[in-house]
Amino acid sequence: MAAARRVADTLFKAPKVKHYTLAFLLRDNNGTKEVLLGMKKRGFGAGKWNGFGGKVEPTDATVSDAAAREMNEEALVTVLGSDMEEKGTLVFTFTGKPEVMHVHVFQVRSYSGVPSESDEMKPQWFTYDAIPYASMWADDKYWLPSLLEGKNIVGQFDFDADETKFYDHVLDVTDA
Ligand SMILES: COc1nc(N)nc2c1ncn2[C@H]1C[C@H](O)[C@@H](COP(=O)(O)OP(=O)(O)OP(=O)(O)O)O1
Repeated sequence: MAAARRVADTLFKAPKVKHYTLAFLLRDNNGTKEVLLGMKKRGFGAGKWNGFGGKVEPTDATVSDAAAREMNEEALVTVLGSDMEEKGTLVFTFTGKPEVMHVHVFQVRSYSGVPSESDEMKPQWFTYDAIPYASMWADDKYWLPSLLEGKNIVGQFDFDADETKFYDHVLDVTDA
């Protein structure tokens, strides 16, 4: 549980913490497990594949509702906050930035509609053996495989100012 302690200390000491969601839509496609990723078209992380998510807004009733709202806005599907399954926490720091990102990670299997391109994300289904880690955030290959195995995660990744690589990290993976 080293990561959980480190994450708690980081959040306690940070001058500013901003809450984000990050959700992964999962499906069984005729016996093949697939995850929906989106190519981020603008803003933070543009040009990378990622799950769907964003800032938790004061108007969101719960963090799960925020995760569902972001999924609905970015992939144009309908997901209920109550169908969001919380899978853990990731904390990201960036050298020279006082603000710490507290990312609430979810998975979801229940949705309606067909994932479609929005102004922020271009969605695509990937089989678990074809996830484009080379075009994702540097941290993803450390924890996403565990998430896709159904595990819970708590981690912290401390990135350089240029946001391309991290110089330190801790990660706890536990059975769900
Ligand atoms: C640093 O490593 C990261 N890895 C991964 N996998 N995901 C990350 C990382 N840092 C941030 N994220 C996620 C967290 C959020 O889901 C998004 C960022 O949210 P964004 O800035 O796009 O928030 P919005 O509210 O959608 O932004 P707009 O104001 O542009 O609508 O990336």
